[in-house]
Amino acid sequence: MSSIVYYGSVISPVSLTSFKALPRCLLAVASTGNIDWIVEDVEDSMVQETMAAHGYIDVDVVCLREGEFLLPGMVDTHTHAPQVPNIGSGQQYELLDWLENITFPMESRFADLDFARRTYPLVVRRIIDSGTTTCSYYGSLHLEATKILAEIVNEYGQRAFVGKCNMDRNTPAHYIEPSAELSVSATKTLIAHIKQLPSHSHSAEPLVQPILTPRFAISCSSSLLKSLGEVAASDPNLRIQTHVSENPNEIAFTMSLFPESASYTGVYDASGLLRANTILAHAVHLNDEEIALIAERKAGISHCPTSNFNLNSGVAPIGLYLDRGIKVGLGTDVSGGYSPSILNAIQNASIASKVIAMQHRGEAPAPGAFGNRQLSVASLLYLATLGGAEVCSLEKSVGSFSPGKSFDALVVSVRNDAGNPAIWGSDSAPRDLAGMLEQFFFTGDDRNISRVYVQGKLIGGTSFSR
Ligand SMILES: O=c1[nH]c(=O)c2nc[nH]c2[nH]1
Repeated sequence: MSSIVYYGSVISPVSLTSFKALPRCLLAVASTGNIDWIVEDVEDSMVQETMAAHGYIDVDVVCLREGEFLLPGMVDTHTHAPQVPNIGSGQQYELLDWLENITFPMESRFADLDFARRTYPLVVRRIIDSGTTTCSYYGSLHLEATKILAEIVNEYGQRAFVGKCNMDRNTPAHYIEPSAELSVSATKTLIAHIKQLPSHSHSAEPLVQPILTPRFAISCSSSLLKSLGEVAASDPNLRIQTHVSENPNEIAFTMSLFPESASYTGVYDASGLLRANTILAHAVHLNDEEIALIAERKAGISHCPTSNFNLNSGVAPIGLYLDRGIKVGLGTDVSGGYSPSILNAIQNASIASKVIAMQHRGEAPAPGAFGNRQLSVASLLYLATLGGAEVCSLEKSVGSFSPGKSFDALVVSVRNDAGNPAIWGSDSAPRDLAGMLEQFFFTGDDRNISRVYVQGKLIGGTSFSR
């Protein structure tokens, strides 16, 4: 790959309350796929001179057109690859019935490796083209099918974590692991398999990495959780993902299975599975002690608002978590969520925050607090990019644009020729960049994502030839 320079509009998150919107930015990507340098405001006439001052002579320049801008790639901190074929089904159920009637039957089909080989390429392609450059995937409980998933993600060049579910109890006979020992040994085999996948990048960490995936406390015996805690202790860099406090019946069942534990979150903590690189999905109904424990352990929360609405789980108090300093990112949680696109999670995160704000109408929120307020566009951008990167412990390399970071990016087009009738504007008259971002968030879809880059390499989008 040669070095390349992008010139035009660039948007990048700074904090939960601010982002940079730079209409005349020059951003250089080195042959490694890392961002080499950025000059935030360059006049047309100064482009070549500025490049030359950085030693960039005869380097290609990609000029973004009016209505196009660069955005850091989106981070999906929680999705289930084997549930993608189920998208849009089963909305009449709440979590535990939905798992039994809709989800486990579909996931169990991944015992058939031909089905996995046919399905996973479509799943991964669809997620990449939705603008997700980093994704934390749950596979099914099957070792071989999950190896296939990891291989496809690696081949397609997406940045990802891939884990197989651990489940040795409380699931149907057709979809359960025979023992804790076999569950752990299959997990170790998957970890070894993913670690030896061919690396084709200069990324600080391999693009595809394993992640421990105790599905949820209900599906794991105490001895399985304990053994997974030992696996985690042997590798502090190994990420962990699981579900927590999603649905009232799920919480009650969990507490009946672990009567010695003070809380649902405490079950994971007791096994050494709650730490700074743990991704906790949902976290809708946490109590104060659990919030304090998560903050103390520095674990992250994957906010999955579409799924939380769709399965009637509830509205997670994300503003409160942000006020407590907890890392938060967004998750599509397919197929509890009915869209593989983080744009849909952004829209529902906004609505979820408005529901909470409406419930507290008339109360004066503390100055500067996020709790009980609607999330701003800046906050939504942060959660979808840098916040997600923090939850995945990848914030040093992705989630925003700065020199030394990986160029994981989208070229977004809100031009009329993108073909999305929901986004209207004139292509000839300059449009306000922050306004374009807001329109993209609330009315955009994959037609507006023309290029998807991971580590500098084009891997998807409408202009990607496949
Ligand atoms: O939304 C969810 N989707 C799942 O697949 C799942 N498994 C346990 N808990 C879960 N919640």
